[in-house]
Amino acid sequence: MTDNMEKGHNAKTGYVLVLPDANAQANYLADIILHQIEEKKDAVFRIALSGGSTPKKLYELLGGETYSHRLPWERLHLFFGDERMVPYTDEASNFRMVTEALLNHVNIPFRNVHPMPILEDVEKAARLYEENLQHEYGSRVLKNGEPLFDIVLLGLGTDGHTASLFPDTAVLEEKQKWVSWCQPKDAPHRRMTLTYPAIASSRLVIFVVSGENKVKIFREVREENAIYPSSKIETEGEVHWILDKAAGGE
Ligand SMILES: O=C1O[C@H](COP(=O)(O)O)[C@@H](O)[C@H](O)[C@H]1O
Repeated sequence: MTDNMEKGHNAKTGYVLVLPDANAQANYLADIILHQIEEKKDAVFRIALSGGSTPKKLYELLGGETYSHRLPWERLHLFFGDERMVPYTDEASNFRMVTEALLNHVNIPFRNVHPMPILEDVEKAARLYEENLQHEYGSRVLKNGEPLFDIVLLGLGTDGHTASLFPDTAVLEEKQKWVSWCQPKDAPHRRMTLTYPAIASSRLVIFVVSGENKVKIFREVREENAIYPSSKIETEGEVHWILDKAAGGE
């Protein structure tokens, strides 16, 4: 056990809540996000958004009537946890999904949205994103007690990946950089991703998992000896798992 293995600070010991279905899950998440933002009074609030299909319902809810008018968009900054190296117009783009589900429907200032840059030179793109994060954070060094992110949303792949931290990729060993990239085996696109150290600098990490194809991996990821990329997520804040019943099982 490391110091950070206390209850709640990592993926294996994080709190788990199973909700009846994906709608209840999205509503609960929207409420938590709103609550966290309100708690922070007038301060800037930084969220790293997850990609994939699962969070779409949540983003649509945040962009809809109930929440969009209650959220202080002026002080919200939206970052991305990962991205496929494809044009923003591509079906596979996380930025496209977030734009269609959320950004097109709210009055968020342009300067508050931080998509991952898409360049042929992915190394350079990752460096530029790291510089963007450092600029917004106000330091090139992560400080304990001053989290980079207020909330990091994460998904869970059936292979145990999260963000674009994929099994058997060198990015899993990254200890310094905040942003890096990988070419997952058998996947069509290179991916940019936040690294473990960047994710660890957060007040709250929320894994959002739904669907029965995630039941098995959810259990395995939290086993004591598990070595999946998701199993190794840690934070100076708390880790919460918010699942629908299909993913949480009994
Ligand atoms: O590839 C990705 O997948 C995971 C999980 O995606 P989902 O479609 O099963 O919800 C996601 O966390 C990640 O951001 C995304 O790029």
